[in-house]
Amino acid sequence: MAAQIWGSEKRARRRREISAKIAQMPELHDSKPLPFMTREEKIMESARKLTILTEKMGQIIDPTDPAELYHLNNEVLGLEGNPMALHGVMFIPALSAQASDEQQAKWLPRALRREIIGTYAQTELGHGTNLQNLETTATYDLATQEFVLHTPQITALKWWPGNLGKSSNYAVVVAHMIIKAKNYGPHPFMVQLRDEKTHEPLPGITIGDIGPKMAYNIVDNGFLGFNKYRIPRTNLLMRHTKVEADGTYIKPPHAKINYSAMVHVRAYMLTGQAIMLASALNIATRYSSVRRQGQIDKSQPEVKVLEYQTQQHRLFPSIARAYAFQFAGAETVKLYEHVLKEMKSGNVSLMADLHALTSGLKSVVTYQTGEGIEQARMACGGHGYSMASYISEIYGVAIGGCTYEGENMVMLLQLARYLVKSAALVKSGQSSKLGPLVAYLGVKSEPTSLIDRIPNSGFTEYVKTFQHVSKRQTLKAADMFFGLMEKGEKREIAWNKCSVELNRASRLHTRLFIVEAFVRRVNEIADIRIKEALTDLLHLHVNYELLDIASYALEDGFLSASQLDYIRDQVYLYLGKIRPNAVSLLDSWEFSDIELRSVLGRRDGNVYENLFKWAKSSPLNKTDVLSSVTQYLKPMMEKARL
Ligand SMILES: CCCCC/C=C\C/C=C\C/C=C\C/C=C\C/C=C/C(=O)SCCNC(=O)CCNC(=O)[C@H](O)C(C)(C)COP(=O)(O)OP(=O)(O)OC[C@H]1O[C@@H](n2cnc3c(N)ncnc32)[C@H](O)[C@@H]1OP(=O)(O)O
Ligand SMILES: Cc1cc2nc3c(=O)[nH]c(=O)nc-3n(C[C@H](O)[C@H](O)[C@H](O)COP(=O)(O)OP(=O)(O)OC[C@H]3O[C@@H](n4cnc5c(N)ncnc54)[C@H](O)[C@@H]3O)c2cc1C
Repeated sequence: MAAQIWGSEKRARRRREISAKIAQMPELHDSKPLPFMTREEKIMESARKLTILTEKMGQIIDPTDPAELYHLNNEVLGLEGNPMALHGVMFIPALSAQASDEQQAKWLPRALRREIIGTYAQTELGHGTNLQNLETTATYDLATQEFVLHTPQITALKWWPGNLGKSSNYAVVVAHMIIKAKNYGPHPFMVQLRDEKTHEPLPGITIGDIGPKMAYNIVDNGFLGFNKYRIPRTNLLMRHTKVEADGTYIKPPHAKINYSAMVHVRAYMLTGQAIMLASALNIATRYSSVRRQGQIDKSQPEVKVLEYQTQQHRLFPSIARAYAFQFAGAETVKLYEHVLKEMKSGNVSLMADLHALTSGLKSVVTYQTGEGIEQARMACGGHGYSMASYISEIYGVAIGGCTYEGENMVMLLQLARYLVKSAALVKSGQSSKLGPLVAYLGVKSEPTSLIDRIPNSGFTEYVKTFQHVSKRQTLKAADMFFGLMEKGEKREIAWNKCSVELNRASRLHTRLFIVEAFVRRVNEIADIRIKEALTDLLHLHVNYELLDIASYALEDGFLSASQLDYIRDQVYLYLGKIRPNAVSLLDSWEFSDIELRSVLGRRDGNVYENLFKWAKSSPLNKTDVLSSVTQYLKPMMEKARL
């Protein structure tokens, strides 16, 4: 199963080897539990491990393999981030995709050797989503052949970029490019921020940390201001766009090609989210198979809480989602790598499809991951609320994904643009022009769903039902939009008035893609036992998801009430079938105790001993009487007794 999850036998084996090596290297372990550290201590601890990794990485992993790097990162540095989180996730990808060969030769080897630390500075205090209204300017000075970076007012301060505050000395900065008083829109520039020897900010740069956040606090998200700060013309990233010495602007082959670093993260973060969801579920499911509370049959002893149907219903559909996200994520990364290769050689024809797909997936996956992690936390009762479970930290980090790389509602609306265009093709009889991901919009569906009507139809009738509701909602939302415009409404106003319905269409389309990716994977599996276990999980997935969106299929009578009863019964049937495999389905992800960082979810299952040991090690328990008591509470009580 691990081979299915991680993509191949070899990958699963390598993960085990890497975890085993790390287990033997105490210098790479947390020196004490992270929840007992201050933010400063965590940052220090992370930097300590990071430097050891830079020295020893080659002994543990193949540093050119992103999957091995990611695993090493999760084990050693953990999900709360590290001082170079953005260096690998956005800085290097931005340089790789947007710098010219000559620029890459100058900067990439230095970045890869970690001679310099970089980040991606785009968002500002006043604008994040609306890139067209960013305020930082890069004005070309023809006389010196330099760009002058400037922050005109407080709202133009860069705000949020990870590791910008304290760790990075370089950044890819996005600024509006102005040449001879003409604004060419946001463009990426390579900018040095700090002196390479002293790490002091360079003159003209104001920089710092934005303060503690809901989670992800090892990362020093930062602010940055420029006071007429000059950089050479050749620091504009020039793979696709060029500015010649005389100020001549050569436009890129696609207007949004400079957004590729964002698409990179959107494509890769899906598996990152799946891992966080599976981690939280692993903790909760292990704990639920140890925790005994109450009886189902009063004549019998207390049961493991995992025997309760409500507990299974809380956890198992999310287990199915974690697998589904992992499989959909793997497909998306493949597509991204393909499009990136094409893009580098000038073929931009697939960019729109990739943008639409990743926008939808990013939104649905992060939202459902957040839901699943929070349910996992509540499924642990009181102990879920303790940092000993570590689930609240996992939640805090994962939920950030709903916001970063494009706020979810906004990204769903990006997919909706693509769907509306596709709907227009269908309506004008040009279905043959539809891309493969939306081809179903042009296919006539049966008048009613055939779920429960055709024996041994596998998952086909489920997929058709998802297709039907997604198509119907897309066409309905598009009709509403076109209708408003026909009535004379301005395009943008009409769009806003339909945006809730449009986003519903985007979610349904994305959920269909996730279901199909799961079906495709199960169909490929040769090992009969693995296929059987995943088929059960897929049954739960399709029935649970369909029940969740049933109103869309009921409103036009595509599903009947009796079919809905059948679907509901299937959910209960598969909850029971999955119960014996539940812990194994999560243990198959092979997270080590080091990586999970959860006292509650350790592999040994000694929950109570581990919790008591953990509580005793709390810094508050170093002394029996705290100074808060001697200084305040004791005098208060004494005064009251007088
Ligand atoms: C195994 C290896 C594992 C590796 C691990 C990798 C990742 C790890 C996982 C997790 C990450 C962990 C840590 C990172 C944490 C945080 C990092 C966070 C970073 C950031 O947040 S960076 C800042 C991100 N900011 C945004 O995303 C801003 C969102 N806004 C936008 O993207 C845009 O403003 C907009 C909403 C898309 C609108 O853009 P605009 O220029 O105004 O265009 P429109 O007029 O709306 O549209 C015009 C047209 O263009 C199309 N379009 C837009 N974008 C793209 C694109 N990217 N590609 C192709 N086409 C695009 C759009 O669809 C429109 O097309 P039409 O045909 O409809 O006109
Ligand atoms: C943990 C974390 C890490 C980050 N790292 C980085 C980084 O490394 N580099 C970087 O540059 N940035 C980073 N960011 C910033 C992040 O990319 C932005 O916060 C994000 O893009 C959302 O933009 P915003 O904050 O402007 O939200 P806003 O756009 O102000 O969103 C507020 C509300 O307005 C709604 N809204 C906005 N526009 C529209 C619209 N057109 N239609 C409908 N609704 C709309 C949204 O849906 C939301 O409900 C990070 C953020 C976080 C939380």
